[in-house]
Amino acid sequence: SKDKRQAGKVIITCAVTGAIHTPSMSPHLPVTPDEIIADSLAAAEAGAAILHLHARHGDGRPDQSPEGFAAFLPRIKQGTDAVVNITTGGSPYMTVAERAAPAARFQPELASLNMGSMNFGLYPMLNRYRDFQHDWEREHLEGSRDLVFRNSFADIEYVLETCYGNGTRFEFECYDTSHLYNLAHFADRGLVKAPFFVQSVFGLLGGIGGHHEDVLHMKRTADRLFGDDYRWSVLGAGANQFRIATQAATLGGNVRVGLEDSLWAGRGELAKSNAVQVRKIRAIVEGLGLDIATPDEAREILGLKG
Ligand SMILES: C[C@H](N)CC(=O)CC(=O)O
Ligand SMILES: [Zn+2]
Repeated sequence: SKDKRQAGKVIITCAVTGAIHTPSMSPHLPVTPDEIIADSLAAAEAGAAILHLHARHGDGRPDQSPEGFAAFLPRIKQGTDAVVNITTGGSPYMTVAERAAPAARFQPELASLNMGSMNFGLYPMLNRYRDFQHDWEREHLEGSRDLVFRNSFADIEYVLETCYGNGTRFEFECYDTSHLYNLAHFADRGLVKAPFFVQSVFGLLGGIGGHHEDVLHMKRTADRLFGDDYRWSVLGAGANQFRIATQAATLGGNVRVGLEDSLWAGRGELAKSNAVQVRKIRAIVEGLGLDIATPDEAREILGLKG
């Protein structure tokens, strides 16, 4: 249908810093409010219609306090009309009440919502990174061996109840097909309204892999469950990022990049900024003869409150 993808418009989301990577992994990972603001505005300038935001403490530890977000949100909103998307995933080590607080406070157009519980395997990164500036970084990775990213049906309901009344819509993070079925369950109960912005996550240990058959499997399942009622987007973790984004763009999908999901600009080359990744995926998308969506076109496509 026409608004399903306005004339081939591709929505680029940029996930600026996240809560997975740590400062010792890349000097380019934004940590301070000024760094998060500068990288967000440059990413928007480069073509990102949506900015997916997390906050961090000075030493890089994930910070899910509303104050942590208040330190950069106003200046980002002053500097760009890009859609602000506030995480309710926070860090997998946090409670759902902690995780939902910033979105409840700032009532953004968009907030992430993780659609199922899962193992969240970060510890294999210990094979690559040995020296850390801060002790919490090693604990953050090692602790993931016994970490369950909890998103029970009650947790999901809690975030829905906390945010829906504010006109906030969701980036439904689906790390596996079961998460698509969980979303269908909430749709059947009328607790979520179409169009559903489905952000399918590939290549994160504990979720579905990053093989091109996995991408097709998630798309086929979403097509069957939601038909025209969803807007598909993908993110590939780490080295999968650009290959999976390119595959999805050829299949009519939208794309997410950013240092939250991958620190790389290419094989063995650290991305010097989020804008580097936005420019790279934009060139690929436009190279495919597709246009990127402006923030207002993204609002239209996703049915956001604006
Ligand atoms: C794999 C990504 N870290 C998924 C994510 O962005 C979760 C969230 O913030 O709610
Ligand atoms: Zn996130």
